[in-house]
Amino acid sequence: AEKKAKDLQNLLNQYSYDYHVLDQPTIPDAEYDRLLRELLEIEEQFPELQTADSPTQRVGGETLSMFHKVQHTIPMLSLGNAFDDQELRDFDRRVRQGVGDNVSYVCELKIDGLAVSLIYEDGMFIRGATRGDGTTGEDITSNLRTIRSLPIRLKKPVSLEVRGEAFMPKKSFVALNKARKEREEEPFANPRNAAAGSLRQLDPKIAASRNLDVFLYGIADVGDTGIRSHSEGLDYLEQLGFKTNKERRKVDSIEAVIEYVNGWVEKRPDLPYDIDGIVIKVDSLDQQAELGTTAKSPRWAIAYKFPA
Ligand SMILES: COc1nc2nc(N)nc(N)c2nc1C
Repeated sequence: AEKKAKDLQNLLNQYSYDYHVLDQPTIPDAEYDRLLRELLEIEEQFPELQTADSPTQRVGGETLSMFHKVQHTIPMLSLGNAFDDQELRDFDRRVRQGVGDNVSYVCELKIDGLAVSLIYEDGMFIRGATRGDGTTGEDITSNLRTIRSLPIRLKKPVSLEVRGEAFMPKKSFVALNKARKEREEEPFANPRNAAAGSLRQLDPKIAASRNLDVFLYGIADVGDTGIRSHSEGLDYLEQLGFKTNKERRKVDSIEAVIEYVNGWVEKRPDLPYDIDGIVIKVDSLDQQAELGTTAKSPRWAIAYKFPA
């Protein structure tokens, strides 16, 4: 039974990764559900087989009484904003004044959700928290565990902290508000509020029912990984099994940034999730360190905000 359980856990985790992280389902849902039921039965008979990374353990047990406060050892900063092309050029000028003309940028979609920090030890997810005020957040581990695209066990047994954006896809948002209307409950104003409200639920079963998702966009401290650029960092996150946003693009000029940004102004409605802007980051980690941060935000990144 132990080998059977282990094989089923690995198989189901792989199928879940294909479906939720790669968006490439490899078996029909009914087949996945059948295998999951088979695993549940074995784990019911042999509770010691209910390991933390078993797909049956996604939805935690008890309802919490409150969320505990947690300290971010590395502060979660906010981003400075740019509202037009000229302000992007100003940002580029400041960057070049700081590090010279040999600069590459990474452009990323700014998902309209809420920032989260995930801590892994020896490859296992051990803590997830909200940004809070940047230094003190709330421990919402049990709710974040219910996000199917969030890996419980990484593909390598590494210890690191990653940051990203938890969000509610538009499809989930429409379905949720339809169900709330039928129950004569107040609908959520937008997917961001719905995601925030879902992650603030004390009962993880409610969070699990909200079909949330998450994109990771950064490593808190690359430590001795030898990673030299932000884009390498994102590739590393993908190798570990994290979901990153594939629309990112590395460019070598602010004109190319402006072209990318303007391209997304029109394409925005076609996305399956809300975005409220584009984040532009200096790619080289050495140049990021040279530019440093203010008390609030990095000097090496900026958020181009779309008109609301
Ligand atoms: C480096 O700091 C950041 N990077 C980010 N990247 C993306 N894609 N989206 C964000 N919301 C974001 N926010 C912050 C503070």
